Amino acid sequence: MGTLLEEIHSQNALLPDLPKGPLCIYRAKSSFNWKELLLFLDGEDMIIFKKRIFSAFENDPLFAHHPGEELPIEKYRELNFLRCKRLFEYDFLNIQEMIKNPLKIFMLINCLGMYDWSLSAKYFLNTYVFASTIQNSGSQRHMHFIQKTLNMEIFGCFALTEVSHGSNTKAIRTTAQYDPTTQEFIINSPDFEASKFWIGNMGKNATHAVVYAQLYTPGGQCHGLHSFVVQIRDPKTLLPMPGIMVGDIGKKLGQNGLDNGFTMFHNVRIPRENLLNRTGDVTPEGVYNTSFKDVRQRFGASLGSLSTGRVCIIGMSVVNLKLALSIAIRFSATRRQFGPSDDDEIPVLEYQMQQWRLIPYLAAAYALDHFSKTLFENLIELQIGLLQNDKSIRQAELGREIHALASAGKPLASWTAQQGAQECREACGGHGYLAMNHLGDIRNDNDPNCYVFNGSNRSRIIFKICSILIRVTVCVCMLYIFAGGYFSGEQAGKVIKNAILDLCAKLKDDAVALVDVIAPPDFILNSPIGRANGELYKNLWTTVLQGKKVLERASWWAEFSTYKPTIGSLKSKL
Ligand SMILES: Cc1cc2nc3c(=O)[nH]c(=O)nc-3n(C[C@H](O)[C@H](O)[C@H](O)COP(=O)(O)OP(=O)(O)OC[C@H]3O[C@@H](n4cnc5c(N)ncnc54)[C@H](O)[C@@H]3O)c2cc1C
Repeated sequence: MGTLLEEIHSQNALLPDLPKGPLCIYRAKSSFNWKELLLFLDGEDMIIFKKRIFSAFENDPLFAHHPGEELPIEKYRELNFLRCKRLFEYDFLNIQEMIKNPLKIFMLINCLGMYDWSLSAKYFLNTYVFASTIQNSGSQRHMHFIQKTLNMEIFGCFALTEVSHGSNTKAIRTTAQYDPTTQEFIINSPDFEASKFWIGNMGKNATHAVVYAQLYTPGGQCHGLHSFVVQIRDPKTLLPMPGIMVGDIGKKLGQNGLDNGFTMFHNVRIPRENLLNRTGDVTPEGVYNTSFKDVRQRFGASLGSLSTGRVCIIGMSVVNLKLALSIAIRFSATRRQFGPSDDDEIPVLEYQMQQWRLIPYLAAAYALDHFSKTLFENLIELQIGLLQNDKSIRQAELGREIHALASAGKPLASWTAQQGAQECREACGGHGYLAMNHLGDIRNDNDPNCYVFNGSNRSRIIFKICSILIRVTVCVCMLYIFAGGYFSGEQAGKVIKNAILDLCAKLKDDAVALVDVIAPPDFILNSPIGRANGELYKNLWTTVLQGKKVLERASWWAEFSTYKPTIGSLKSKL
């Protein structure tokens, strides 16, 4: 008995009860304990890790939200940089912890993203994408770049895309010509269409870039795409290095804290050693060496880091879906419209249409969440094998499987999140369109995850995910299979529709508890209509009143009150 009490006590310390309020009606109806499911899915260690990050943000004034205020881009980028700098001070995940549980890298990306994807992208493009590309594509001679990145002596970016080519990486036109007389590569952008473009961190901040360019040796022979570390700014002044034209591409539809930039190279000389030489190298005399006999294989290996990007994008999309659903389902459980009588309105979650719109996406969030974590763990296994030079059949099969799963999973997850976020926004009616409720940001920030088409067979994959997930919850899983369109045919249509409606109705009373498992704390979710206390109107009202100058008279009041237009005075000029 004592042990059970102790267990409950420690569970409550780890996961305190959610605040009491209107959502308690649904919480009381739930068929399971949300704390037990969260512990089962994440484990105690991961829950503590997430809490550490979220609490640090909530208690640090640098991370305070500014309700009702749209920061000018320059200010937002500065703030995002300062927050990024603070992450180095927090050092949430040291190397030892990362090695012990690599899934924490994935969790850190996602926790930062739940707060703000601009921050997550800025931090990870530098410490993970830039540094890990050097680690995976370079050799011992490049390790000093990684150390300097981790100390923030330099700041990195990953420069593959050009203005005129993104998906078709083979057509990249930046060149790296080897000059044996000085033992340097000369980097050039043939014209503005070949300028590097869209590169995160490049706009204002990066001092170094991993640049993808076509490698030429003396005699004019091209050896295809290779990556090079190129210094683009002076770390002491942040001014461009000679021969470099670098700038910011401007305002985007989302993630505006991140400085996406462009660069043109004009005869920029870099040391021979800056070639990341895991798949091919050039001798001081200018002879090209590679252990790959097949050019296509070498090309594939040199772009191996793109699989990591795809897997991370699956995780990011799932996070966006979870955030949107947390807001929409809590809103739907507290928003009352119509009912048996005028003074007895019912929550809109009770309507079959609202269940049909939201609950299948909730099932998708659970299924894809499990898929993304498993895939990330497989990816880490693959990378460890690569570092250990594992040439086994299993390693090769793992590589192929991850490539296929990541390529198909990325569009599936990003599109599901895109459609889900839109559905959530609409499901919140007018309040979903109010910026402070956060659904617009979630949708806009998710959009870049949807680019680049890849046409693998997605139903090969979802069955695999679901067979694993079935252990967790049969209803959620079956609903995702039915609603995701993985069965088709005329006779199946009616059965499936009824099955979906039936499963939606079964999950309706569990929906709030299922959201309690996946929702971050209120401070991170940052949506008055999605707060855990369910006090929809109090939360909304308070946030509206916190806005800057909400109750102030308009500065242009006299234009209305004092100066009236002379009606028709401009008509003669038409
Ligand atoms: C927010 C953001 C951050 C980014 N950060 C970076 C970064 O840090 N570093 C970097 O190098 N790049 C970055 N990029 C660039 C990104 O990698 C490219 O935008 C992406 O690869 C798509 O390339 P593209 O824009 O040239 O589109 P395109 O390749 O021109 O594609 C245009 C359209 O054609 C479709 N299409 C293309 N090929 C095919 C095909 N074979 N079959 C069917 N349809 C096809 C695409 O799906 C798309 O709809 C970033 C982009 C964004 C939006």
